[in-house]
Amino acid sequence: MNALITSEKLIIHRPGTSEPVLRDIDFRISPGEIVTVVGPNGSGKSSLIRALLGHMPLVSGKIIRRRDLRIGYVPQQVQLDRTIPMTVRRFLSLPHWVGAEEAAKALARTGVAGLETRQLTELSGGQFQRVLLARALLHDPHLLVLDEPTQGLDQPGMVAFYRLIEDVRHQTGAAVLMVSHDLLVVMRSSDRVICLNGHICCEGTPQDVGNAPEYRALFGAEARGTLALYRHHHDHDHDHGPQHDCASHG
Ligand SMILES: Nc1ncnc2c1ncn2[C@@H]1O[C@H](COP(=O)(O)OP(=O)(O)OP(=O)(O)O)[C@@H](O)[C@H]1O
Repeated sequence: MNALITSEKLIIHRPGTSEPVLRDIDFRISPGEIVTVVGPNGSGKSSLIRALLGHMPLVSGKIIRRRDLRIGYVPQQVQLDRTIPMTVRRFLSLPHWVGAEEAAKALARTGVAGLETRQLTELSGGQFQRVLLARALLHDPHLLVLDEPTQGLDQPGMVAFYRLIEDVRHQTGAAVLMVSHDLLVVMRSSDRVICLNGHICCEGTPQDVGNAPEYRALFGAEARGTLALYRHHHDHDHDHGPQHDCASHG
């Protein structure tokens, strides 16, 4: 199947310097896939996302985006002036106006139906994340890109949000590329995990990555917890062999 985005041998530097942020990134996401990028702070996760979206200059390498690819993007931080009153309905219509029916449909799809007239400042963290997701779903994207979408949510909120992402993928067929620090939860929701630390340390199914020494070296005790949890939830129905080598790229 045609990939939505591929990259080959990407090299990215810290803006305005010759200091490498990412090197040798070969990436691919296919229709309907849920791919999660994990890695320590400063490992280049957001830079990779921004580069794939065309928001960051490449030092070398290339990125190919499928022609007519529609992307719904939720950036890591959404700057809102909390002093300016704005309803959910108005927010959904920025920067492009959307009709009432379309807005209602998007809100219903993300589990926050009927919030149109509420002020953004009145929303809980979880409701706001769902409104952001609803906004990203307008215009029927082929690919949803979510940079740390569960920041500020508690554990049940996080679990509910990732479940919602899986439902959305199921209903719309959209692929999902997300960055996350929520190792314990996100690994279970992903088809493929990419572990990043300036380069791709390892990549594969959640189980492959959970087993990879590179991943364990980066995340230590938390990594062991991830795998235990993953096994607990999946040993009943998973019998896939490894699909990727978890060899270090250097
Ligand atoms: N606009 C910028 N100007 C200067 N340096 C930047 C800029 N954006 C990112 N960097 C640097 O690039 C490196 C990678 O940053 P990036 O935000 O991609 O990491 P990250 O893995 O997403 O981190 P976090 O988990 O903390 O969000 C960091 O060293 C960061 O300081």
